[in-house]
Amino acid sequence: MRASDEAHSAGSDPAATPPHDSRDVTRSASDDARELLSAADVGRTIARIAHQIIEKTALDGGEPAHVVLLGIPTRGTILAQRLAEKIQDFASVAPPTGSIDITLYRDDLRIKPHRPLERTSVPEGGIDDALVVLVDDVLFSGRSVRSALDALRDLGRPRAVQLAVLVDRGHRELPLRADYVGKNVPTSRSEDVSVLLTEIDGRDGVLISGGKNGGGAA
Ligand SMILES: O=P(O)(O)OC[C@H]1O[C@H](OP(=O)(O)OP(=O)(O)O)[C@H](O)[C@@H]1O
Ligand SMILES: O=c1cc[nH]c(=O)[nH]1
Repeated sequence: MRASDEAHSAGSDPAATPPHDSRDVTRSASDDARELLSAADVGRTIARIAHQIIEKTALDGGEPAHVVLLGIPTRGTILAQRLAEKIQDFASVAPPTGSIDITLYRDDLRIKPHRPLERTSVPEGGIDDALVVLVDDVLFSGRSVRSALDALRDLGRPRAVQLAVLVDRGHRELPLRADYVGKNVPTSRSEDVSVLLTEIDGRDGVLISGGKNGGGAA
């Protein structure tokens, strides 16, 4: 199957694709990993971002706001669903959620060509004139978010786009910032931040590993 055919089928028939991608993407802690956020911290952080989204988008206001949460696979998709559940709990409105595959929009395809396509699913009402909140687990260079913004152009024309991330670890290579940040973590470039989510990894948490001194943040 050509990449473009695969992309089409992945995006057009949600029933034909698993809820999350079929790669073995499960993460486990490396030997030098340190915990940045516990499972309880992750829960509290998601709840806080949900409150901030409600406030900033006036989701609990009189007028029904057209807010759509779109996750960037892999873990951004799960986080978007979790945020929607929290928003439902707190504001009694459930923003529609979806997932946006950025694979073919990446600018490093020539350097790292082997990236499996993932699922794109847009809620029934589409994203035209909606306030789209892109959701991802980690914000680093900003290139994934840039790819997501390009991918959005093929899905519709939102009224505005915001960005929610669980962890901002710095080292931006593009002029981007998040509207909602769970935790700002100063890191060195050689470190790696891993978000673990129960749905994929069997537990919630955020770990940091690597770096010259075995994982210390800069
Ligand atoms: O700001 P950036 O430099 O683009 O880095 C952040 C991205 O890196 C990770 O995705 P990854 O490509 O590792 O895929 P995954 O979500 O499937 O783990 C993470 O989930 C973000 O999407
Ligand atoms: O440390 C990093 C960098 C990019 N993406 C991640 O998930 N972690």
